[in-house]
Amino acid sequence: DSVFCQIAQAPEDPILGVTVAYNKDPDSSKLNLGVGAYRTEEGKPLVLNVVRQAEQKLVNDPTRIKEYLPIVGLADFNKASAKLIFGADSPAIQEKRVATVQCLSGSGSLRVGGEFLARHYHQKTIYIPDPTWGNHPKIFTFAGLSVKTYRYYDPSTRGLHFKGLLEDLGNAASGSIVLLHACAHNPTGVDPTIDQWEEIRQLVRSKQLLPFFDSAYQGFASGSLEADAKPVRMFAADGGECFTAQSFAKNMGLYGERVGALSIVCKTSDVASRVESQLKLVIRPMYSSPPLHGACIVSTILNDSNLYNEWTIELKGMADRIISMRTQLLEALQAKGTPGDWSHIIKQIGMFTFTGLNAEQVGFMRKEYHVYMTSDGRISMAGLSTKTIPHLANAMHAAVT
Ligand SMILES: Cc1ncc(COP(=O)(O)O)c(CN[C@](O)(C(=O)O)[C@@H](O)C(=O)O)c1O
Repeated sequence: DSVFCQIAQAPEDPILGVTVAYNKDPDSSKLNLGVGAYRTEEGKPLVLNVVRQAEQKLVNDPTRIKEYLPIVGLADFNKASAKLIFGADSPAIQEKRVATVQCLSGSGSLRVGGEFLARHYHQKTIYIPDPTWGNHPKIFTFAGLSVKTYRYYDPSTRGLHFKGLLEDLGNAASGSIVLLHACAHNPTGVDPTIDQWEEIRQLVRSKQLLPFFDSAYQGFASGSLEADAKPVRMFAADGGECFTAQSFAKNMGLYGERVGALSIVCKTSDVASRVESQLKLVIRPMYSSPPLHGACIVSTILNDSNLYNEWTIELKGMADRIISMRTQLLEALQAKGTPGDWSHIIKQIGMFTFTGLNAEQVGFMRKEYHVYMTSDGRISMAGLSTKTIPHLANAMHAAVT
């Protein structure tokens, strides 16, 4: 008998499992609105032109080697990543108070940050939004932290539960870690306003909470890298300490290259260098050092002004296409007279619309219309195109009437 004959069949991941089911469906009208991966109007994955150009430069460089990266990753990438999120004029960067390590995309950055905190921070509780990305609680639990939630979304308004957020964070034990989505909240698409962010920042600082930003969509929410980084920059510039996990999966279209960075803003440069040394002790026994290729692509683009400018144009193009899908879906539902108020579709931002459809309606749409989305009613707007909007509108109309 196998020593694993008792092992149980694990359930599919709630998000990635949607694509597994979609792939099995033979119906030609099927629509995959599950995983947060950008698709063009033709419904195809997109490799950015600047990524192709950067790869060409790398391939044509005969001096390139395949040596191990250091444990902390590619230095030019780390510097450029920190600059991208904190701003070129960031006081924290100028005073060398930021420890940045290249990690395996956003997930890896969150996990390394969680493991570091479990090992070196006195408070082991992390507050995450309700709802949040399904992988957050698992990442931080396995890292050794205890996970609690703070109210974030108000189903009655389909907007931010700001009062609940302030109350829950106000009641958190001093020093607790607080996970914050930097922009384009997943799954709700609801972000605090800048004024609300300032109130959150004041509360966080007054209670000595430790902010941990998750930035997986910088540039995707508004189309502007600067605007989308504003909340993070408010915290990073106030002299306090904060964690930031960055992913280049979506905004550079580098999903499978697993490119990300964890940056820890510290009070002094001496602390930052000691923090970096301890981060190496977390990373070395986990995966030893990060992958070379994706970091070289990002570093090439961020460190070349022409490629950088072209990237900002392509990024805005993706964000604009998603926004046009929002407008078209709302118009299609209004044209059909679909019961309910669907204005949240254009109020929410980023890759996802939190429709408000329940699990039963989601199941109905999958069964009857071959529309695939997560059971919490989230749809990835990037999975839509002008020609598939009518099919989704028909499915939603049928699901609610
Ligand atoms: C808020 C948030 N943080 C981190 C990540 C991790 O991303 P990566 O490790 O690839 O850099 C995602 C991706 N979440 C998804 O877009 C999604 O929610 O569909 C999808 O990629 C996923 O893995 O679930 C995310 O939505």
